[in-house]
Amino acid sequence: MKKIMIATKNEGKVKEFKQLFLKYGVDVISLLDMEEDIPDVEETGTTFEQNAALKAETISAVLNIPVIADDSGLEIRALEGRPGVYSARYAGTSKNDRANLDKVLTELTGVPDENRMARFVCVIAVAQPGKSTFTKRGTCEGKIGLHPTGKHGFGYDPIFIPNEYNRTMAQLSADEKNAISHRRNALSQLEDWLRRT
Ligand SMILES: O=P(O)(O)OP(=O)(O)OP(=O)(O)OC[C@H]1O[C@@H](n2cnc3c(O)ncnc32)[C@H](O)[C@@H]1O
Ligand SMILES: [Mg+2]
Repeated sequence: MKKIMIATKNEGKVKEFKQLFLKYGVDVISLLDMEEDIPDVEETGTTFEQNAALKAETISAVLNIPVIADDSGLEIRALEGRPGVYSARYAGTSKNDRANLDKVLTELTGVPDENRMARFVCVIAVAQPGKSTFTKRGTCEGKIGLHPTGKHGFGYDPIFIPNEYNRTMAQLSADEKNAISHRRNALSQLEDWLRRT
């Protein structure tokens, strides 16, 4: 089976990419499979595109193979787009999913349902030795719930209610999430590239 390296150490992302890539007959490997420790790439960009390209290009240069990276996050309208590119470290440098979503809920205290619109964003960058990097952006629109609910998924899923649903992303099965997610919407734009590689 064809293999693709995803430059991430996020187990939640790896799990989703493994399932999403199955239908393309591609086996996903990640930095979690590497024996030697590859240092974290510093996400110094101010856009998802910049950070995704940084991660993909850095790891592609280290391994000298084509590499995909995902930079993603949650944009909340009432918070002027925050946490956005800072989603992973919103509540501090330790990358704590629960602390991050608690911070969002605190900031939205008293904000009524109709003003809790949000979107998940996923930008996938493809870096290949000797070629220019390109990126694809997928989104998933919804709103922020009042309390964390559900056990599936990862990150902000327990507080994100996708449009047309009355359950949080963490209450959806993996298949249900993968049918509508920002990650899937970004990945489906790679179909042409996947066919050609
Ligand atoms: O950079 P890598 O190593 O890929 O892993 P990361 O966890 O640092 O990933 P990002 O920098 O892209 O930050 C993404 C943030 O957005 C959150 N996030 C991304 N996709 C999500 C999803 O599908 N559901 C819930 N939260 C998500 C995630 O929990 C992080 O807090
Ligand atoms: Mg990161």
